[in-house]
Amino acid sequence: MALVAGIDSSTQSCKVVVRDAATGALVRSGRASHPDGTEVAPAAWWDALQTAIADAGGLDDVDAVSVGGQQHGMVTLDEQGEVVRDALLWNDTRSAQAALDLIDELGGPQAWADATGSVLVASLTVTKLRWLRDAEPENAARVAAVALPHDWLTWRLAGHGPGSGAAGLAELVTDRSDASGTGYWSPQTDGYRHDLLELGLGHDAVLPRVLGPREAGPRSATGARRPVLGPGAGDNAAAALALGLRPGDVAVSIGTSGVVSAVTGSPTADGSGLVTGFADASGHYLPLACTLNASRVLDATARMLGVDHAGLSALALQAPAGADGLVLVPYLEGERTPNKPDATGALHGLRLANTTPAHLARAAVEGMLCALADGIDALRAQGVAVERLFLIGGGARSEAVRRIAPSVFGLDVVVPTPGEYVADGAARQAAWVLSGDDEPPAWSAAGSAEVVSGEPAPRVREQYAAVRELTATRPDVT
Ligand SMILES: Nc1ncnc2c1ncn2[C@@H]1O[C@H](COP(=O)(O)OP(=O)(O)O)[C@@H](O)[C@H]1O
Ligand SMILES: O=C(CO)[C@@H](O)[C@H](O)COP(=O)(O)O
Repeated sequence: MALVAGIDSSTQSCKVVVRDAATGALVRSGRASHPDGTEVAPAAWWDALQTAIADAGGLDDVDAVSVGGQQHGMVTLDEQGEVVRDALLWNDTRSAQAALDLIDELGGPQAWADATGSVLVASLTVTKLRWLRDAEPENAARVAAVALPHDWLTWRLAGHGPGSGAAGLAELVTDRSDASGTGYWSPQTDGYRHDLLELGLGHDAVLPRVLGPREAGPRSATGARRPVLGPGAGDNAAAALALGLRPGDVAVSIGTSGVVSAVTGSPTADGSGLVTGFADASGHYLPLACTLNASRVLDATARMLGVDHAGLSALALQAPAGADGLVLVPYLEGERTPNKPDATGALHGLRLANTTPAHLARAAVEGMLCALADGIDALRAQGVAVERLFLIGGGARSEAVRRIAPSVFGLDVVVPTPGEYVADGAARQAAWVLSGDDEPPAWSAAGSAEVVSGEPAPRVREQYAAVRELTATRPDVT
């Protein structure tokens, strides 16, 4: 029995699954936490990966490994292969002004959408490089190569790291899905735009070679059999591969980020910026709308109410749909879709009748889901068919989320058995690399799924839409 491993190095943690390459059966798994914050030393991801691999029983009997991970994070390497500074993550908004500057310099939002599939927001890597050029010019000048979290971990697994030098930097590899979230990769030409990298960073740099969807990378230095490393993927593309999304299917992921995404046959170029036109992990495209505020809205509300996740869910289900007019606009971390990096969250419609823990819990779940429902509408506006919704990510473990989502989205929701779909997609890719077949292995990781229906509640979205613009700016922003 050949075994493959899939890794998800996500915002909050690292997960490893080991699966049977032929059947997809789960053999074992492991995990470890990541540090908090939007600026993280990449070494912390490497340490967490070692812990998660050990927790999963090691890789000694594994023949292929792929790494999926949080997208966009800026990992800068100097000529020796040393990390120049801590990585800025996808949810770090300090490069919001850099995004505006770059948009202006290229000729406006549509120019970026046409060039890269996406209008720049602070999440995209090129804006972080421009911030580095402006705020830390000495660090920018030292940058010899730029990688993403999954690229860097693949490189470390291959035995490279500090001291690898120019020869080592030349061994960096990535895949289309993660390259497409940088702001210097073109879906039209299927290649890098080094001119846009230079526009951001101020000079050219080595970029990871983009492997095809089932192309073998280097061999791993970790694991007795020196497993082959796959190209890896951005987390959302890996999840799409795990679910085996077909036309009409839309994945709704509730992790640190809230993401709606779909696999399409042609790229999108949404000049409004609501939908980013990324690539997927199978050779196609992955238009996607991403919010900065999803599972942590639930975490924060549970904390405010002094309950755990189960308690929050129970409370939310006690209140009526619409929470008697109480609306939570969930911009706790600023927001990316819509682009409001300096916004704060807000609670509207407070009355004596709705100031109860149950109403607040309900408003938190509904507000977070309404932001995702706006993302589903934005996908539709790009011509993406929306027929089946798949609900995944840590937030999908909440019963309230599962039961309220169909009413807010106005569609049934398919909830696959809770699992690690990003790591599973990476494992499926690893099995594909191992087989060398034209198509990925027939198995998908989705297992059994529950279909949840609900009475459509358009009033919930109407009352959200009426107040979502009414938010204050962060006090530390002038
Ligand atoms: N039962 C639950 N109800 C609501 N949220 C949950 C539940 N279980 C986990 N979470 C939340 O899900 C998040 C982790 O999900 P995950 O998809 O792994 O995130 P990420 O990929 O961003 O690291 C955490 O914020 C966690 O508190
Ligand atoms: O920025 C995006 C997608 O564009 C996020 O989806 C990140 O990729 C982080 O994902 P999670 O760790 O929250 O799952």
